[in-house]
Amino acid sequence: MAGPRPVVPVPVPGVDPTATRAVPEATVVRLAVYLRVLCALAEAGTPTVSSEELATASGVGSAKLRKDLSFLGSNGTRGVGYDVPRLVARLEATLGLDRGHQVVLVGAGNLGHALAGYDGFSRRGFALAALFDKDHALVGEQVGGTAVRHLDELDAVCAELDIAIGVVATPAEAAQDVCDRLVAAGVRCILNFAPVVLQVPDGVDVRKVDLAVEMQVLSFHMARRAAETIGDGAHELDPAAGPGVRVPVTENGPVVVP
Ligand SMILES: NC(=O)c1ccc[n+]([C@@H]2O[C@H](COP(=O)([O-])OP(=O)(O)OC[C@H]3O[C@@H](n4cnc5c(N)ncnc54)[C@H](O)[C@@H]3O)[C@@H](O)[C@H]2O)c1
Repeated sequence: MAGPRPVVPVPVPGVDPTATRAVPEATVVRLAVYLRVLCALAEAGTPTVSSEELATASGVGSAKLRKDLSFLGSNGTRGVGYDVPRLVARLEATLGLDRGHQVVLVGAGNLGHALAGYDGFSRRGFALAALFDKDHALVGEQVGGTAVRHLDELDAVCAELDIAIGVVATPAEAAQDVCDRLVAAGVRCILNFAPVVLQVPDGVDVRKVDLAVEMQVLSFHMARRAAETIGDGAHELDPAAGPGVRVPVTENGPVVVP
């Protein structure tokens, strides 16, 4: 199974086609966020943006933003800021979005319908090439302009089209088998929505999306903030938290500190 990779070598566009710099994965994620903000600015016809404006709109500090963009060899002009169209092009090249990618989606249920019906992917260079399900009753249904095909066609479609990314939107118990089929069909990037950890061979990348985990992280921060606000204020015994455990009291009642 492929292990976690802290850094990603990326080409430095417009500088030297053979040059690469090790870019931390967290930076890669933020580059995608900057690109989303910049695309909105470009659509609004904004020619330039300061690092402070771009940082604020992206939810990061401006020093971090400048450091991230320095990986691209991209420096704004003092007093003018960054040229928006040029920075969009540079980020797209760095993220490999300038050539577009073909995507297949497996699982045409509630989530599959929502994903296939979202036009934001195509606007960002990801074309939904095919949508699969094992349920014969769904085969032929048009979802977001793409007809559902039976899973048995997966190999043939992947062989015919250059599929870059396979999206797994099946129930957890089917996800590993679907992943194995995608990998066997030559797909090297998997985006997994199912609540299960997928095993893949070396050379295959998996990213997992789990909104429940994100909400749990938010819940943790909420509980932390509430505890900090209370400080050394009122505490009371909470049998639910354990025998003898005192928890801070908020205006909404006791809070269990994680
Ligand atoms: N990551 C998240 O934040 C998030 C959010 C919502 C749902 N989910 C997960 O996404 C998955 C789908 O959720 P849903 O609500 O769309 O479920 P759903 O039951 O509506 O749809 C699942 C679809 O997968 C199909 N399917 C089942 N086995 C298959 C197989 N072997 N090959 C191909 N298709 C197969 C079913 O026929 C069905 O159409 C679940 O695992 C769910 O837990 C994740």
